[in-house]
Amino acid sequence: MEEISVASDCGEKPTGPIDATSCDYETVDSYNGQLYDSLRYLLQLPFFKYLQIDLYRGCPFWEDDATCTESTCSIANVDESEIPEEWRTKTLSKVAPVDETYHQVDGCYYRDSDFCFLEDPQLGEYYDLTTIPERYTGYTGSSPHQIWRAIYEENCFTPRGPNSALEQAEKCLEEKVYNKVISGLHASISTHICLDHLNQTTGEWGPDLQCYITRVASHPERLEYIYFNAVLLLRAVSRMTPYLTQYDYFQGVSQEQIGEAKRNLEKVVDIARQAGRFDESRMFSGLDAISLREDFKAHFRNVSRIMDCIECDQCRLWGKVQTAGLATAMKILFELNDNVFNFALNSSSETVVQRSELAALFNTLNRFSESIHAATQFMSMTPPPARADAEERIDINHVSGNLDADSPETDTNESSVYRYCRGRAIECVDGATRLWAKGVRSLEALTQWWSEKASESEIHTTKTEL
Ligand SMILES: Cc1cc2nc3c(=O)[nH]c(=O)nc-3n(C[C@H](O)[C@H](O)[C@H](O)COP(=O)(O)OP(=O)(O)OC[C@H]3O[C@@H](n4cnc5c(N)ncnc54)[C@H](O)[C@@H]3O)c2cc1C
Repeated sequence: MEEISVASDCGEKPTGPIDATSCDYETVDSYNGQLYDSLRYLLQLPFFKYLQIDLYRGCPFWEDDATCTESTCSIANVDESEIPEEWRTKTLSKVAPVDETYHQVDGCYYRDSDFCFLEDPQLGEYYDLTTIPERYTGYTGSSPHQIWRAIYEENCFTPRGPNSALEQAEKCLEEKVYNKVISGLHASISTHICLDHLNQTTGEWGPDLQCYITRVASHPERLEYIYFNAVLLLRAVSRMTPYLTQYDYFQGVSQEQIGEAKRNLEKVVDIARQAGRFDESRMFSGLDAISLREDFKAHFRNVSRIMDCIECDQCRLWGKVQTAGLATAMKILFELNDNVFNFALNSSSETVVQRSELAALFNTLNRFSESIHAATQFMSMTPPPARADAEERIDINHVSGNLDADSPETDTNESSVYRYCRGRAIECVDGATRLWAKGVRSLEALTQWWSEKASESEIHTTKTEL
């Protein structure tokens, strides 16, 4: 097998600011464990786990024969009688306020505010998302490649004249965001495929490190875009926080579970407030803002329609759920103003974001949180360091003792634990990764960095972390 270079093998956890956001990787990492646990709990609730989806709309862009021969591609729906009556939508007018105008393209509907086509409640079946994993299905070859190509081709907005503001800097932000959203979604789907992969030789399911290296880790920006999507989705949750209290999440939930469910919802909201730092006011703020936003919306709507071309039910279901989740986040951030989410000012806001949109948003956030979690898991699967590398280890507590001019003997903490990726420290409890990223690989180097390079704020941060 081809030897892969060290730097791109298992990848390194990104550090520092997340491009186009006001958040950094370390903040997302510090919250992701709790986010992952809380979402896991919440997504078991009927409110979040049941979604109505029409998997059989047909592909409007090219001939498809809907042939995924693998048994792993097919999925089972749930009987409608399992769904609480008030969640069973029978007409489009129950999907949105009646005063909003519906547009129709090829029998599919959307409203002006939508970044995706709506599921037709008369045609869709109900699915229990907890029973349908996103994982390897054997759906490969020209069909998915054609779909990914079509999705990336949507990242080409209407050309403007030479004096157009689109030539200016704001053009870059919208297209950058669009590309990050799509590429991040692709990377997250690939992460799930590699995490729950079928070994064709042994017939066993499990993580496939080589798959992850090839599809994600060897392109560091792909993991970065996964983080970007997580921040974007968290910002959407945070923005609609006042509105979140209006839903009844506890249909079909036992009394004992309600307290726990509330705690987990509060935890997600709290994390969203801390880590969902994306400034949506910077988007669509130039001279061409209105037409650019319409283009952006139309293109993302097309992406949601391209999902109907996926020839694998399981992949199509998760493709649809996640494009709906991202479209909901974009609607919340780019389309609706703050007053909409303020119940005191807007008593009709109960229809602004439907249960199905909220469920899609939370399930999508969960997928990205899982992908960030999986990145850590894959890094820990890398081979143990060569002996020479192992000798390079620094006892960070010893170092911190020196830095603080304390006697190392007074340090009662246990030595920090490093995880290595082929000889390079990729993770360490409390901040050592940052030192390694700065090229600080020995006690001497650290002492030198400390005395020569570190600014007051770096010293403070590092001391706190240590
Ligand atoms: C919406 C959707 C959902 C899917 N869900 C599943 C699923 O649940 N299970 C399953 O087994 N298969 C699924 N597939 C298929 C899967 O995504 C791959 O297409 C398939 O496994 C073939 O992979 P590949 O290695 O040939 O490259 P692909 O993932 O098909 O990528 C095609 C090309 O795109 C480029 N590329 C890859 N990743 C990125 C990225 N993050 N950013 C930018 N460019 C990139 C590369 O040049 C690559 O060669 C899905 C496909 C789609 C379109």
